[in-house]
Amino acid sequence: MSGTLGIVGVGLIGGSIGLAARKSGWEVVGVDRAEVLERAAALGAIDRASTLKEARGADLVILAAPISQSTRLLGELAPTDAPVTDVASVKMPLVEAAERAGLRYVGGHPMAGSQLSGVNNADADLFRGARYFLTPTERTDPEVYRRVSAFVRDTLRATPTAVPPEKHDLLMAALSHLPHLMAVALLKVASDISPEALSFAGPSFRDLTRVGASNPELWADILAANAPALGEALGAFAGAMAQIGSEIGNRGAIEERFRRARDAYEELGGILLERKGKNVELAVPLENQPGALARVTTLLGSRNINILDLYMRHSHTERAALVLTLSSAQVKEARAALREAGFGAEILD
Ligand SMILES: NC(=O)c1ccc[n+]([C@@H]2O[C@H](COP(=O)([O-])OP(=O)(O)OC[C@H]3O[C@@H](n4cnc5c(N)ncnc54)[C@H](O)[C@@H]3O)[C@@H](O)[C@H]2O)c1
Ligand SMILES: O=C(O)C(=O)C[C@]1(C(=O)O)C=C[C@@H](O)C=C1
Repeated sequence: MSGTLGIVGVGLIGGSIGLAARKSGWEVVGVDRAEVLERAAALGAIDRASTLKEARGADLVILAAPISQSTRLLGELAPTDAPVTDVASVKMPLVEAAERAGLRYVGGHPMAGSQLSGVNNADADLFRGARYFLTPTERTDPEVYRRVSAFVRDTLRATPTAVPPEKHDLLMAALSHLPHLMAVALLKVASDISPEALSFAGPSFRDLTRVGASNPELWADILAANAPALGEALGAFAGAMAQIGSEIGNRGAIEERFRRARDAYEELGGILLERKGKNVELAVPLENQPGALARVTTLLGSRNINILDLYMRHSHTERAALVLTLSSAQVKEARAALREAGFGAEILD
């Protein structure tokens, strides 16, 4: 798959997408400030500068500006028939804006990045091996999902993972947004002790605070967009800290806390996902009606089953089949979950 790719916002993430896409044969046009585009062209992240209006004619459009900008730009991009996606760290505001604008859209979010920003820090391999969330809803066109997921897998070399947008935002509150705020708070507590305290910090403090050096405007934007879910995560964290704090004198209780934490940490595994074994295609017969796709992707997402690819196999009767590509390690669990929910699920040769 290749063609013309429009990237709106050619910074760390947009620039990294551009570098990877150009390497695999896409023509990349960029929309950003003139000086950013000049630098992006010099670094090989875009072929040429473009405009939002011209990007409407691309084969795929990716919005990679800060969240509040991307939300607004979705409205300005319409009308277009081009498949559209974005990379924003919070999904609900983007999904709502794209659906309001009537775009052929699916939300996206790479679980890769850094505390650095701007196209100067872009890297063609940034997404290689990483998880990449896609957030289809009942209004998502399966063909758009298929194209974006193929781009993520074949061009960015990441692993597409379908999850409903609301669930994505709840997960990110705990897995990304809370840790960023914790880094900010830790840095404040240590700096408040004495002016030289930070110069004495060792590896544990550095591990826990790296993302405190992230771009302030970008993170103010991300946290504001996910305020309700983040409020819940902060409440749970404050409760856990208070509880653990009350147990400090109780060695048995603290040992048990660390045992549980070590087990949980081991569950994390590596950051990069590896494809183990062969992938398998599973055909799921569906009534050909709106909402059917979302029911299947939501079900599998809720069981943490990665959909590596999907397409609709239409028939001349009213029933069509949704063909899913899954890792062979997850097929058994997927078939059981689908059958339990009343769907058929046949493995294709
Ligand atoms: N940084 C990360 O680790 C990370 C990871 C995953 C997703 N994201 C998401 O990616 C998006 C971009 O983040 P980034 O880290 O690449 O930021 P960045 O600051 O490096 O890049 C953002 C780019 O958008 C441009 N821009 C701003 N307003 C614009 C507009 N109206 N039109 C066109 N371009 C505009 C800026 O000039 C800049 O070049 C954000 O939505 C963020 O939530 C970031
Ligand atoms: O590696 C980092 O610096 C990151 O913060 C990356 C990270 C995260 O893991 O929280 C940050 C924001 C994104 O939305 C996705 C990934």
